[in-house]
Amino acid sequence: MNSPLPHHSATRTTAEQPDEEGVHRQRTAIAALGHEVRALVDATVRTTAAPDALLRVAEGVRGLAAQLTGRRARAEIPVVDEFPGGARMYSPVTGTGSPLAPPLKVTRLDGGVAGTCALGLAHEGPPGYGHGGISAMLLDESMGWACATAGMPGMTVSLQMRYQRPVPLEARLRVLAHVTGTEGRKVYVAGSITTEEDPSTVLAAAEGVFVSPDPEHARALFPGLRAPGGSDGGTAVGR
Ligand SMILES: CCCCCCCCCCCCCC(=O)SCCNC(=O)CCNC(=O)[C@H](O)C(C)(C)COP(=O)(O)OP(=O)(O)OC[C@H]1O[C@@H](n2cnc3c(N)ncnc32)[C@H](O)[C@@H]1OP(=O)(O)O
Repeated sequence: MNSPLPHHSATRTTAEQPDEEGVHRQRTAIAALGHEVRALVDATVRTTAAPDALLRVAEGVRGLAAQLTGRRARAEIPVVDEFPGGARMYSPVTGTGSPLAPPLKVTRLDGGVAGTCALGLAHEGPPGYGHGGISAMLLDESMGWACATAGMPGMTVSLQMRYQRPVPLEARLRVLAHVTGTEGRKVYVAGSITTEEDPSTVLAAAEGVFVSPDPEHARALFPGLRAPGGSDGGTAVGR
């Protein structure tokens, strides 16, 4: 999604900032690894292999993990990310580099955002259907994006879920979110999940309140964030 935001941008104090081509190469490689690890997660929760095979694979995976050197610190914003309002490569919802993410692909709509994804067996709640927490996660993230695209990136302070029908696994889903009102730093947002095949049947819906922290509070929460008007401009490129 292309959604440049007017204010904050990430500082890169802990790693050298690569040039644009370097960032592109890094993102491509992160997404490639994320894709393969998601396939591994899927195979892991689907397999019916015997214990010997499982133990052999476990040992192989341990060896692979050891090749992933370097450790990002807790609050460090990755050099490949634009926060808030841009690429989040390791987001558990939208991050193409995250094995946890479906990943949800978010695009801007007139007055809100739309996300698409399919859930897999790793996201299962009732057999064959998505976990309710995963639906809440898809909605929460999409509603956060709706705030960001409205120019008020904020954090969830309240999320009211309504589960109307089970969300089928392995079906293309459509997640819609839009801002319904604002009051000072508070943003009121609504969202829904349907399948792409039947967009008129709402499976899950949510109403939420998001709060845009004041700049001082935001800097305290996110030390990697540059003050509004920072010189590197905040070129959000999407996720
Ligand atoms: C640069 C900005 C970056 C933004 C981050 C983008 C993240 C993107 C990632 C997206 C990830 C996806 C999303 C996620 O996962 S976000 C992760 C989950 N959410 C959190 O962790 C948020 C935890 N909460 C906080 O840290 C603080 O509350 C924040 C910082 C948000 C505001 O603390 P602050 O001290 O600044 O504000 P305030 O306490 O004066 O309250 C302000 C107003 O809000 C009203 N209020 C409070 N609670 C509620 C409530 N439950 N229902 C209704 N209203 C409520 C309150 O009455 C007041 O109203 P008023 O009296 O003024 O009328």
